[in-house]
Amino acid sequence: MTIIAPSILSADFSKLGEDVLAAEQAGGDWIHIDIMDGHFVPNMTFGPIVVDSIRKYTKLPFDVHLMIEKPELYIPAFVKAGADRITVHAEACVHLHRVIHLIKEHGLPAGVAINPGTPVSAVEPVLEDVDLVLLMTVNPGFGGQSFIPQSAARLRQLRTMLQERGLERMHVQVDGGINAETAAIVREAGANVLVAGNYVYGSADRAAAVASLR
Ligand SMILES: O=C(CO)[C@H](O)[C@H](O)COP(=O)(O)O
Repeated sequence: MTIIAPSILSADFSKLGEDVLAAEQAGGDWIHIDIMDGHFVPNMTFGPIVVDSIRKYTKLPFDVHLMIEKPELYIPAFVKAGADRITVHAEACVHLHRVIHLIKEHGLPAGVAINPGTPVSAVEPVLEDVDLVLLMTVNPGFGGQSFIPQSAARLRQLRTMLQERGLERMHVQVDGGINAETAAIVREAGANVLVAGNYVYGSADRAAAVASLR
């Protein structure tokens, strides 16, 4: 089954709670929350206090994507704020294995993400420790960018790697430039969790947009 995770990066931040609820009402499965620090990525969003304040608007799982340096310093605060799962970037962690286990010690499933310019093999050492691999399909930092076509081959490479290790049940997430057309490409290439910001929030009929991604 394909999981759809609307990304609130494209929501109206002046009514974030309402827009979180709107993602649920449109049929989203997870709420994708991008945390950006202006260092690891060239943009800034919000911190745990905002996550905590929108927690009451939905019971859907909060899928927190940390695009920040030194994520280990902030993981406890995001857990407290209501994260249901946390994904960190391999490129941002000096001690990736340790950071993943810190998430798990807090009782949450952990994910590992990589940017489009990072070899897929970078996730290999931690595959047994995570339940989700996020392949960025744009360079992270901004919504509304175009899907990078080489992502399909990278997804197939990851799927092969997972099959060789008996890890077929791993969530394979994609993020960036996902719309009805690119959703078909990534689903065929092996993704089962699709993050979509602009496509969902920019659509007049958000429920139809979510449905078209499945
Ligand atoms: O991580 C991200 C960008 O760094 C995002 O999740 C972003 O919201 C995806 O947006 P879009 O679907 O509009 O491309």
